[in-house]
This record gives sequence, structure tokens and C-alpha cells, in this order.
Amino acid sequence: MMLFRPPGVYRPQADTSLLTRALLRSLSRAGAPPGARVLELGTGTGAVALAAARAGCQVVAVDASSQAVLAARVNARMRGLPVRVLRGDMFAPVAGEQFDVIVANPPYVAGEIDPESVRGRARAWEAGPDGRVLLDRICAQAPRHLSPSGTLLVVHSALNGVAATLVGLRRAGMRASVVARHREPFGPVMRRRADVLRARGLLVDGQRHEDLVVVRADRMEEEAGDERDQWAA
Ligand SMILES: C[S@@+](CC[C@H](N)C(=O)[O-])C[C@H]1O[C@@H](n2cnc3c(N)ncnc32)[C@H](O)[C@@H]1O
Repeated sequence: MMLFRPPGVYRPQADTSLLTRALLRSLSRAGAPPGARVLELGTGTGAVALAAARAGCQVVAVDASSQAVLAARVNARMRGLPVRVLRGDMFAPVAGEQFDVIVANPPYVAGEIDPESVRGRARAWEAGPDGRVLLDRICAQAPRHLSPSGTLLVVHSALNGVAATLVGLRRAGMRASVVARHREPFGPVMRRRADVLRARGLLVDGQRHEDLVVVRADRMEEEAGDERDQWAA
């Protein structure tokens, strides 16, 4: 069945499928909680959230765009899948809630436009000077929305700095690593922006591809807590 996608809503792309595959792999691992509570940040058409619901998870999907919220609700209803779709800024609509898995394919294209002020289709990709405005918020805030053994899966371009994501997550008390990587030719947005990014040293001459990465981070506050207790004793 085709996805309903009103104008301005992100068309699922290579980053969407890379993240979906990583999520399904993670859900099928031994020890993954059956009927896991899954949160998707920035759901767009809901493609990733639908895959989680199909796998038997209890799914909440959030997006800042009213058109995306409409699309995700319609797509879930057309398939008879129970996805709770909420409109709002990142974690705000789920304040105080915890999840076993959080997934995100956030905006991550570097540019001069302030992502907080952008509206329309560009909201799917505009992510500030180094493309990390939303990524850094996710790294910092995910731990408090994860259950004690919860997992974050976030996809972005290696151009945003994989080390920055790993360091940000480790600083937030998570065990983090790259679990998937895929080389993709630039899409239309990156082709238009390549000259600007090259001038700022973010691309090498002639580069027309980017590596997409999925970073997985597991909460380890229990272990950290145990260690702290040991030292305190
Ligand atoms: C790259 S698209 C990904 C869409 C979908 N998850 C997919 O993979 O096909 C990023 C999504 O994040 C949403 N978004 C942007 N800023 C947001 C924010 N502050 N809070 C929640 N969603 C946001 C956009 O509207 C867009 O739907």
C-alpha cells in the first residue's frame, strides 16, 4: 500500500530504510522486550513508526509539522495499526514518559537557516550551522526518556560528525557505537548546498556522496549507579 504523503512531508529515503532495518534488527535481538514501547521523533509519513507497530510494539510518533502528523495518522489508520501520533517539538509531547526504544531520523543538513524558525518542507532537513541542532538535543535528552535498559537509534550523515554524536551520548551516560553505515549519492538538497559546504571545509573537492550512519546508544545508568555506589562504600 502506498504511503499517503501530503505536500511538504518528507518522502522516505535511504536514511529512513537504514533506520528501519536497524530498528527491526534491534527488536529481534534476544532479550528485546516483547511489545516494546517505541518513540519515533520526527515521524514524517510514519514509515518507521508503522514498521515498529507491525512488529508488535506500542508506538508513539511525534512531529512538529501538522501535515506530517496528518500523514502518519492516516497511514496508521489505513493499515489498522495502533500508532499514537502527537504534534510538538521533539520530546515535549511525551514529557515524563519513558520508552524501551527511541528512534530518530532528524533534520541534519548544515545551513545558515535557524531550524527553529523554518516552516514547510525544509523543516525536514534544516539543522543549523553544523547540522547538529536537533542531533545534539536528542543526544542530551534521550537518556531521561529511556527505560533503564532502553536503546536509542539515530541516523544522520557522517558529515555532521560521528564522533560528536558518540561523545555527546557517552557524556549523557550512554554506551554508544555505530551499528550501520551506507554510502549514498547526494540528493537534491545536498547537491544545491554542496558549494557552500565545500567553502566551509565540510566537503572535499569533487565529493558527491555522503555516508549515512546509524548510531545505537544503550542507557547504562544502572551500571554507572552501581559503580558510584561501590566507590561511595
Ligand atoms: C528527515 S525527516 C524524517 C521523516 C521520517 N522519520 C522518515 O525517516 O522518513 C525529519 C522529520 O522531523 C520533523 N521535525 C523537524 N523538526 C522537528 C522538531 N523540532 N520536533 C519534532 N519533529 C521535527 C520534520 O517535520 C520531519 O518530518
